[in-house]
Amino acid sequence: MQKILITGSKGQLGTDCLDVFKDAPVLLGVDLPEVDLSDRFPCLETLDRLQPELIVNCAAYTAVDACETDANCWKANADLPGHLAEWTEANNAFLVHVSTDYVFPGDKPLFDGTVETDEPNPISEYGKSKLAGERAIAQRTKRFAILRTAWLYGAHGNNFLKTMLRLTLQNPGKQFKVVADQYGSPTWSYTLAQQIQAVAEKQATGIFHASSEGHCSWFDLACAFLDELAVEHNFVSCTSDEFSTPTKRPANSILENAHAKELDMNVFRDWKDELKLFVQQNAGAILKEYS
Ligand SMILES: NC(=O)C1=CN([C@@H]2O[C@H](COP(=O)(O)OP(=O)(O)OC[C@H]3O[C@@H](n4cnc5c(N)ncnc54)[C@H](OP(=O)(O)O)[C@@H]3O)[C@@H](O)[C@H]2O)C=CC1
Ligand SMILES: Cc1cn([C@H]2C[C@H](O)[C@@H](COP(=O)(O)OP(=O)(O)O[C@H]3O[C@@H](C)C(=O)[C@@H](O)[C@H]3O)O2)c(=O)[nH]c1=O
Repeated sequence: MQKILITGSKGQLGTDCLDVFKDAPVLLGVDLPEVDLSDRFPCLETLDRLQPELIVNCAAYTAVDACETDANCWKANADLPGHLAEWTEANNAFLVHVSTDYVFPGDKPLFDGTVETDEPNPISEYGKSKLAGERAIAQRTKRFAILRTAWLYGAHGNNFLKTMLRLTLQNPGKQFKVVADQYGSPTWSYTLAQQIQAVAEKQATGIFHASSEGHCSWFDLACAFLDELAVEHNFVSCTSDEFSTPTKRPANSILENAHAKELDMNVFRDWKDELKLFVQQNAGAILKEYS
């Protein structure tokens, strides 16, 4: 692939994709506010101008609770991927799109993993809009791979880990409740970018689950991260009912990377090893953000 376009290039995953694809002959990135891809005509016009052979779509509306009341999430999560797919089909390009564990209801027995052939049935507006994006792609082209990931964290931008670190550092000794009855597979955005690269190089098509091996609860994850950073914390486990949010979240959100394993392409390690590596490489920069 000579010419690669990363959309959402200033976001958490987009930034890591720019890094992982840095040796591409031509590497382009677009993001808000300079380029808005959610309306069809400006989106197709941008792609006509840039002529990418590979599009990696990291652009999305990711504020899960805000999605419940802001219909704009449908433009970014459902319409935008459809425009990219339309252009991909007309121009013989290849589209790698990123989706989410939240397309599933999370009602499988603990601790069964959800595989690509399981039926999606989202319980949040965010999940519904992301599923509509997947379907918009599949209706327009066969030249696509969709990677469903989960509980993403990385060095750039905001995520659950950084939130829990910030709350702790800004309120020394204070107790924070963290839900312990939602389970998932926390995933480092840098490793996901490597999985995207592996899929794109082979132009492997279809849906791929793409998350770390193993699983934990949000409470386990918050504790593991601050322990790894050697930052004292005072987290106390609670139920979803005890930590009320506008959005219902899946209880069992564990993904199994069955398709990538079938093709011998799975790059993910156990979530604890991934987290350790992430902290080794980024602790200094992350702690500096909140000092
Ligand atoms: N974060 C997570 O925990 C998870 C994320 N995912 C998926 O992974 C992908 C990457 O997520 P992540 O990197 O965390 O998300 P971010 O929110 O960090 O990045 C998304 C980027 O897309 C940009 N964007 C939004 N709308 C448009 C638009 N209309 N045109 C162009 N750019 C736009 C955003 O700009 P701005 O910030 O200005 O809005 C932002 O820079 C997304 O598809 C997400 O749904 C899946 C599972 C978990
Ligand atoms: C801040 C905080 C959150 N929580 C809970 C709320 C929620 O159940 C869980 C995670 O909260 P967050 O709002 O950070 O995460 P959330 O926005 O739900 O994360 C999701 O983002 C989207 C984009 C995805 O695609 C998903 O895979 C997933 O990563 O932790 C606590 O229990 N205590 C706290 O202090």
